Amino acid sequence: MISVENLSKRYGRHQAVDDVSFRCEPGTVTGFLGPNGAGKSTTLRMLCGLTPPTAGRASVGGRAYRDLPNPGREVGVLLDASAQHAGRTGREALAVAAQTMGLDRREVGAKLDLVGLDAAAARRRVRAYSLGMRQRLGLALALLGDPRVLILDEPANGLDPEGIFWMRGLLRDFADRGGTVLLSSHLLREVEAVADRLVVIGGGRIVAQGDKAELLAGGGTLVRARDTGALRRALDAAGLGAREATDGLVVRADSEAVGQAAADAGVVLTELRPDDGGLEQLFLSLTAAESSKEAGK
Ligand SMILES: Nc1ncnc2c1ncn2[C@@H]1O[C@H](COP(=O)(O)OP(=O)(O)OP(=O)(O)O)[C@@H](O)[C@H]1O
Repeated sequence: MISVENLSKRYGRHQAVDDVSFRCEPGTVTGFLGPNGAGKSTTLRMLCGLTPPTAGRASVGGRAYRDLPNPGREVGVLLDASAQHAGRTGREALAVAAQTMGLDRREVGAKLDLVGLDAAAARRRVRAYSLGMRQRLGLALALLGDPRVLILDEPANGLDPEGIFWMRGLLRDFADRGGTVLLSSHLLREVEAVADRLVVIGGGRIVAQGDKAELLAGGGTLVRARDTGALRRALDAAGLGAREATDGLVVRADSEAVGQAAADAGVVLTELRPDDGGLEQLFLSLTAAESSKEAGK
């Protein structure tokens, strides 16, 4: 289990992370989502004891990362796939890590197979690896000690669509076997496909967190009709407020209540579904805010 409590990080006058708290439970994948510069990497680095927090604390399985006697056996970490020793071959990188962790060398071959690095790739020096291959090697390093927890910063970067699909399967399987996964991304769609829970960060602060389905549903319903005016009147008559969206009306009520209101008024609907615009809109506005800040620098 991962626990982050009131973590903050200040660099000079800049508040990179501001009072961030969340938990990740065994058997779940948590997507840590935010635009570039939102504070994801800083939070993950504090969680892994690489950056000292200005305030707050974080623990994995009840202990601070730095207090874990053999961290690689408990937490698999992939923060920067490019940070690997460029002069070593993939197999050597894993062999050195296996030795440090006191593991059987056979784990090296097993993990190379697991991440899809074949014998030829394993013999090449890391400097000749593509970013996707580095991500796979980084994942093999993270998985090497068969930890129960994985912490991964933007693991899909550099992977091709087939690689992203493969990685999602691997993470899902890891969580389904009782593991805890925390992975960051700046792309909503990327984590949406694999996460059970989402923690959304913007400008260093948590702006939303919870069950993915609930967050994406946004608590509303998107509805469209041939006659939008008649639909509006039907919703008004049923006491349901609606706001205009690009592709219809969004109503703060469930689909059944909206469908009933339309049926009562004899309005023909052309679409009725949970509104997934809530999180998408929130995320877009965060990204836009970040871009305009960048432009103003
Ligand atoms: N060592 C540092 N010194 C000063 N400022 C820093 C340092 N590390 C990060 N920051 C700043 O803290 C903020 C958060 O950065 P962070 O890397 O955590 O964001 P991120 O969400 O991981 O984004 P990205 O995906 O771009 O890395 C940014 O404004 C960044 O410039």
